[in-house]
Amino acid sequence: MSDAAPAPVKVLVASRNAKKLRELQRVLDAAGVSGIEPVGLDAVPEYPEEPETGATFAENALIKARSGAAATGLACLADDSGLAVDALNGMPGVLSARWSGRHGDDEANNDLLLAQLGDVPDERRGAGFVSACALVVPDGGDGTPAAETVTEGRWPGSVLRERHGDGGFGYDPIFLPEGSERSAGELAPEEKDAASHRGRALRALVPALRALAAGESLPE
Ligand SMILES: O=P(O)(O)OP(=O)(O)OP(=O)(O)OC[C@H]1O[C@@H](n2cnc3c(O)ncnc32)[C@H](O)[C@@H]1O
Ligand SMILES: [Mg+2]
Repeated sequence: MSDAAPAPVKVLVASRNAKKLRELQRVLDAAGVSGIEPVGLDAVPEYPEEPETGATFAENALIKARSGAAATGLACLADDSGLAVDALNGMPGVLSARWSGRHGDDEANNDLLLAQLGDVPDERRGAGFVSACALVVPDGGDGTPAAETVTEGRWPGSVLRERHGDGGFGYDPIFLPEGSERSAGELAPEEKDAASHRGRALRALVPALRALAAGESLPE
């Protein structure tokens, strides 16, 4: 018998957005969950990704994590996120990545949102980032998941009138977090992680990740 620690449990972190992926890995590192080895999509054979057709962030996060787990047999973590703007009744919401019509075109998305809010006065520029993080553990049998956990995090604030800073990604340069004098694009990475929707959602998932690493059933 050897006392060597058991091999870490591989967790596929399923995002095609390199900057989001970096944030997810940073928060996981900072949380220091031992016994987990995050792996990226480039470390597994390519699989067809299902379209993100859910009406909510949680549904979309589950779509991504379920397809990653079913295709690879690995536990899979996915984030679905976006900016919900009060004056737009919660949009762009789940359409945030493709608000301008071109998926992942941050510049065009920011331009369009700023133009749409051009006449909206300061007191009605409220908005919040939302992240849903899903962890799906496959059962190794017929492909149906053995366990699923979804957590959500929110980061309240408002939409600025112009870009400030070039850190982060997406709508960060035009988002002013509540209580902050700097835009999300002007925050250091660790400042963003401490406050952000993604940081909050992912930290809420840590008990489930610890349970996975320990071979226990996931908390409800
Ligand atoms: O689905 P994956 O492959 O993870 O990558 P994606 O970029 O398509 O990710 P989403 O479908 O979750 O869409 C999220 C969009 O919401 C915006 N967004 C989410 N989190 C953000 C953040 O922390 N800062 C700025 N914008 C963010 C940004 O426009 C993202 O492209
Ligand atoms: Mg997406």
